[in-house]
Amino acid sequence: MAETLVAGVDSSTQSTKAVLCRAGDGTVVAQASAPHPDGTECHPDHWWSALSQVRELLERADAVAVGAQQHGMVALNGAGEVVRPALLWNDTRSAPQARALVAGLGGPETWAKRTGSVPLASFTVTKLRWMAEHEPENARRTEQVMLPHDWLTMRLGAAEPVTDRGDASGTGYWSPATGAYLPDLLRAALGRDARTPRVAAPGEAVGETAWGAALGAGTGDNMAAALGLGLRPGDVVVSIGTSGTAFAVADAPAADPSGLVAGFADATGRFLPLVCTLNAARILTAAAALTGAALDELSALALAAEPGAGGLTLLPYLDGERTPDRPDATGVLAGLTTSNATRENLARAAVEALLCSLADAVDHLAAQGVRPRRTLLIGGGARSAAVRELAPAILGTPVTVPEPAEYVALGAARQAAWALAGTAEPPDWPAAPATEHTSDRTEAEVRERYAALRDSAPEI
Ligand SMILES: Nc1ncnc2c1ncn2[C@@H]1O[C@H](COP(=O)(O)OP(=O)(O)OP(=O)(O)O)[C@@H](O)[C@H]1O
Ligand SMILES: O=C(CO)[C@@H](O)[C@H](O)CO
Repeated sequence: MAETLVAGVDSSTQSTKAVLCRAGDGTVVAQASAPHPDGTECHPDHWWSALSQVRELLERADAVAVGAQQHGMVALNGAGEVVRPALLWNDTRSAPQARALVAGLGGPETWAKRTGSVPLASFTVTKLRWMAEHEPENARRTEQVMLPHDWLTMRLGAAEPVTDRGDASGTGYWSPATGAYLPDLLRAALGRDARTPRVAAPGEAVGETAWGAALGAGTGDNMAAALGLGLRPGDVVVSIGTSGTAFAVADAPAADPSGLVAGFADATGRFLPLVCTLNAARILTAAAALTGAALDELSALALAAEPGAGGLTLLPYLDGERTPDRPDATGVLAGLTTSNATRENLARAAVEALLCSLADAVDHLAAQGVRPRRTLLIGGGARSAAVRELAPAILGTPVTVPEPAEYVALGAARQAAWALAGTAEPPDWPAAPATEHTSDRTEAEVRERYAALRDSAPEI
């Protein structure tokens, strides 16, 4: 009898990645990827065409599930057609609408209590409000709103429009605490009612693909990564992708009125308090472009410099920033002199800045009661040797680096295996091999200098 195989998709910001795994233990037997266009808005057809490029792999699977970038606004008309390109999580144009929605509908405490989060420009609800104000004709034509993974799951063959708790928790019009939509918030944003996908139960099978595979419900990429890593309470994940995220699983919902921690749900019936930065792996890409180095060379340059980068400090808010909430910010390089102006110091300052911004994120989680017993480092940026080596000293904890893998796609594959098994809990897949990184020093001075620059440049 042929072995049972399951596939998981990560439709992320920069590309679609797919893995094909053995259903029994998650061993990866094949993987594929296809790029997405750059930008902060994207027509969903591009995601479908990237997914079609990995379809051969998917068609070998007995079950499939899709993890995807959170928050993207997919607006559909009455005929189910896309009304305009999706506004993505990293599009900051709706920052004024976020402020207006929070102020106009009860303030941060009320939003945190009702939705688990205080919405910033990333959240779907603020994008609906932007469309209502700037493109009233598109808002008028919108009859249904969904998220990237919902749309792809529907196109793959879901029996009806469906989402899951994890992704629903990033909309700003769903309550992780009660599990119910908040249609008054959607209406206040869009200016009219619109249909939303049914929220599937964790592990539910929601339909069948054209080739007869079972479809899992899918989820947001961070929730999928948590499932792919088999996160336990006490684990804090720091993910360095296009976004930087720090998150942990929790048994109770979070509601942080400061807005720094988003009180998301996870894909298993629990919760996923999360801090997200807009700038992460691309800080390194930008530094690589500035120094004329390839990414591996950038890492070597950074490791060749002294800690503290000779006094150079980078505030890495290159594309605006979400945590802290500075949508119009740009990057700042401080402390430059003729004697420290070297490629090595610039590379080091970039790696230190990336890690300082993520150390801030972990501190925000801790302020909400998340006590890390260990820190797991994943995402494309964790492939940098300099990041892995400097992380323990700047994060101030030992760091576990699971072997490089597509953990979002793996989590989606595990969700597919769960839907196929029909069990109460996801199948047990062994944890990935990992390396442990420690440091005998902490970079308190680097963090202090970074914090001083961060706090002295609030408007830049
Ligand atoms: N060796 C490396 N050193 C530094 N950065 C790297 C390396 N390899 C890949 N990256 C970076 O990792 C990023 C992609 O990471 P990843 O696949 O985790 O992101 P993503 O899934 O697109 O983002 P997100 O999950 O935030 O949507 C790219 O910006 C890429 O430049
Ligand atoms: O906006 C967030 C989390 O709130 C990003 O991590 C996206 O999911 C893109 O990966």
